[in-house]
Amino acid sequence: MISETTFLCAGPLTGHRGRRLVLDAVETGPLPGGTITALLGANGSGKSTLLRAIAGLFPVQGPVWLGPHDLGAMRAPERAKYCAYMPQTLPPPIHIQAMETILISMQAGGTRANDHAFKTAESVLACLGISDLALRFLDELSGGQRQLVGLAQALARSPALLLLDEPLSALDLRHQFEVMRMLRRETEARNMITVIVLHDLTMALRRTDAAVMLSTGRVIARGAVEDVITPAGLSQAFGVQARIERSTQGDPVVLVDGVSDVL
Ligand SMILES: Nc1ncnc2c1ncn2[C@@H]1O[C@H](COP(=O)(O)OP(=O)(O)OP(=O)(O)O)[C@@H](O)[C@H]1O
Repeated sequence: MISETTFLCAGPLTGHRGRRLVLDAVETGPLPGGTITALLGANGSGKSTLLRAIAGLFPVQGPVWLGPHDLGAMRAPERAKYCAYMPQTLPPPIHIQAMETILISMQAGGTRANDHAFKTAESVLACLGISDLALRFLDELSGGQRQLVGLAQALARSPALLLLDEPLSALDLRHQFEVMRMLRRETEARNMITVIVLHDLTMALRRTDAAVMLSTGRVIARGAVEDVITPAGLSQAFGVQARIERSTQGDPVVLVDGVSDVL
């Protein structure tokens, strides 16, 4: 748990893949504890690279501070105590029980595999509605079930900073909403800072607090999510003609009318 006043301040971050500039002085934050921030943008815009940079898995120039902690100066094992990262790829279908993979993940975050850890893992599985998967082997699970186990691995570490790369990509409609509801509840209860790569812009509008919109490695908008996901922003980031309408219940919906001739 981090204090209410703790913020994630990352950037400006600059990073290259080979000779190509893939993060160009990207700034995120300050992002306060208890909030969910969406990373948005077209394919190849740099969302995963940015998330990995914050996690310390992609080398960049620039600072990453979590409150008073200089994450950028920490070695991987120490950094792993503060942040949990879930990659875009699903946990591999290996012959290990889901519960065991969660305990291994907790150990990587500095937690000993004891009775308390086991109870924590059990409660996270229950929280995600997948207690029945605890003793199942990963190579016998569906893609969506493995994604939920991956989420459990990250959450069970009780991180101050939760970094999720497209955590809904393999989930059915109901699970997508349940996961977002659970993330909201846990983010607020634990005062976590949650950063999540999303392609579903309606979901981002309804279920996140803030957003960072990237285009070719640069931030083109950031702030309150409703100020970032706008027709102008969507045109610039995705090259689409889009509107933000309201459902009959008053919730925002992104509607795309067409694609622009020029991106
Ligand atoms: N392993 C790699 N080697 C070289 N370049 C890469 C590699 N992975 C990504 N890139 C490049 O880095 C840039 C940013 O990629 P990144 O994966 O961060 O995009 P993204 O916004 O997460 O995309 P997507 O929505 O498709 O997942 C792109 O230009 C991409 O081609």
